[in-house]
Amino acid sequence: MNKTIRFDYANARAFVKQHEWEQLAPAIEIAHQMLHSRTGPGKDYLGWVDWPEQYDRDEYERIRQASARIQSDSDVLLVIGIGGSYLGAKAVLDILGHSFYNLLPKSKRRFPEIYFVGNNISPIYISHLMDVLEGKNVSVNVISKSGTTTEPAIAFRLFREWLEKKYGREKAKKRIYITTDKQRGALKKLADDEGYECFVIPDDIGGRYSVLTAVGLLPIAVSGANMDALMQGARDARERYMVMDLSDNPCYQYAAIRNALYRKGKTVELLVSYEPQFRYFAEWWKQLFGESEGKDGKGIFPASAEFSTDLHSLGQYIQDGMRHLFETVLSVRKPAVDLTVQEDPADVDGLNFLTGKRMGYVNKKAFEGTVLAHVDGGVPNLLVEIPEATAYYLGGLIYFFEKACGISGYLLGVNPFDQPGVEAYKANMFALLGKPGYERQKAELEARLRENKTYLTVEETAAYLELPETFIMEKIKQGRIRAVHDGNEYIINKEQFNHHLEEIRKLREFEDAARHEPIPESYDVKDED
Ligand SMILES: O=P(O)(O)OC[C@H]1O[C@](O)(CO)[C@@H](O)[C@@H]1O
Repeated sequence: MNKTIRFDYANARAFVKQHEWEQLAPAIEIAHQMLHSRTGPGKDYLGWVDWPEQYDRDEYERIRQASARIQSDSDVLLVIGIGGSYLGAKAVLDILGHSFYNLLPKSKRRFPEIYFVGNNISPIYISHLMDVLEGKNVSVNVISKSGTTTEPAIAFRLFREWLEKKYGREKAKKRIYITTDKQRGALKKLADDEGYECFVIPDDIGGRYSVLTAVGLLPIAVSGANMDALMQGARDARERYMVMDLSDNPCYQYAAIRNALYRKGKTVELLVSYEPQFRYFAEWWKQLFGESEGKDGKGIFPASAEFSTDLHSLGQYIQDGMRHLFETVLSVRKPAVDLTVQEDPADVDGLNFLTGKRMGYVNKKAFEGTVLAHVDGGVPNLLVEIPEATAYYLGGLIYFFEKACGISGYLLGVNPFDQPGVEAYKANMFALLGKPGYERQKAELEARLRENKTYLTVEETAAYLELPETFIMEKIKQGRIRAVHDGNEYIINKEQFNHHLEEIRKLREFEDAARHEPIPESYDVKDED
């Protein structure tokens, strides 16, 4: 019989009165009904609820086969995706794998190195990754539900070209695996045209809820992790967290207590772990809760910390700073490996009292001491504990947080399954990049950018004043505009310059009228440095 995931909120109860807790029970029941009868906001994105039972067995087999192929013909798998299209897989790989897997000597590695890319717009990251790939056989898994997300799309262009150069177009096709929408989108069309093997992100499962679909499963299978156990853990968790009764459902208790704390001004939740291997689990969790709850002017801000590391940086704030925090500690009862503290005859650090103690024990005492200190400092503490860091418990943990998040969103009164807010930056970025159709926004945004700057280059000043660059250069040379050299160009302090603005414009009008001749195209500027 498998042990269970434990949720303990004893260290938060002092912050919530009994009646506040009891009053949440009916709200939990309503949220449960909304989720299970699929009547709440975002009801078309609830495919994850029964997914651990109802996933497509044929596709699952294809994932297994593709992973075996990648394991046999590749030294490296590149996983191209952003947000929900990579964080879950990265989280699982980090927890179940070796902390330095990609660096292990080949004799100690049975499966390909795995790198995640397309999750930023950094040319440095991509070119450095290309250096790592030299002389290696590479396969690529491109994951994007929409198929048009900028970051993965740019990375895919680059690595597709890289693969085609190395293997030729036909052979490269056998090394490209696409995970995307079943029938729509640019990536699906490209995959069909080129004959790439395709896996599906179901219509009714949003990116942040997709780790147990092909999105997470293909990279997880390539890493050699036990995906059967992962799915079994999620399946058992689905069963376990189906109970509507708050007093008997730890998943709902987590949703309820965080909501109660939020109502009392605890607006930041820190997901804390004492194992660096959980770093990306926290990143996955942050997207899950951040995109689900942060809307309509509401929501707990999901943040994370790694202890004891961050106790030496954030520790001061957590203990003593603004009291808007609560912590959820993710703990593993039994560490996978342990080491013993050695005796030092000189005892220079005074730590000989630890001689013979296991490091896991020391870590546990650090954890226990920290919880007490933080609770004393006014930071409520929640605990989510798994018996061991295995695929089975990880599957359960993923489901625990997914369901708690859905319920939590309904308690908060938001649609937990949309993410309208992420479009704003995208629209601005497209406009500034000159995407067709965004011309009007481009001019407006550029004007705002100039307005918001303290320093302008000559080019920016000219655009700001709607005057030719040559005119600005001339005025700099004449000393009428104060400018300083910055490398090879002049920069102008706009704040200082603003009160000359009208004067400069008038000057220009006056000169135009007097000369009745066009402004010269260029001026010969000597560097005065
Ligand atoms: O899988 P896609 O469509 O490339 O999207 C990646 C991520 O971007 C978002 O849509 C936000 O822009 C997330 O919700 C999603 O996980």
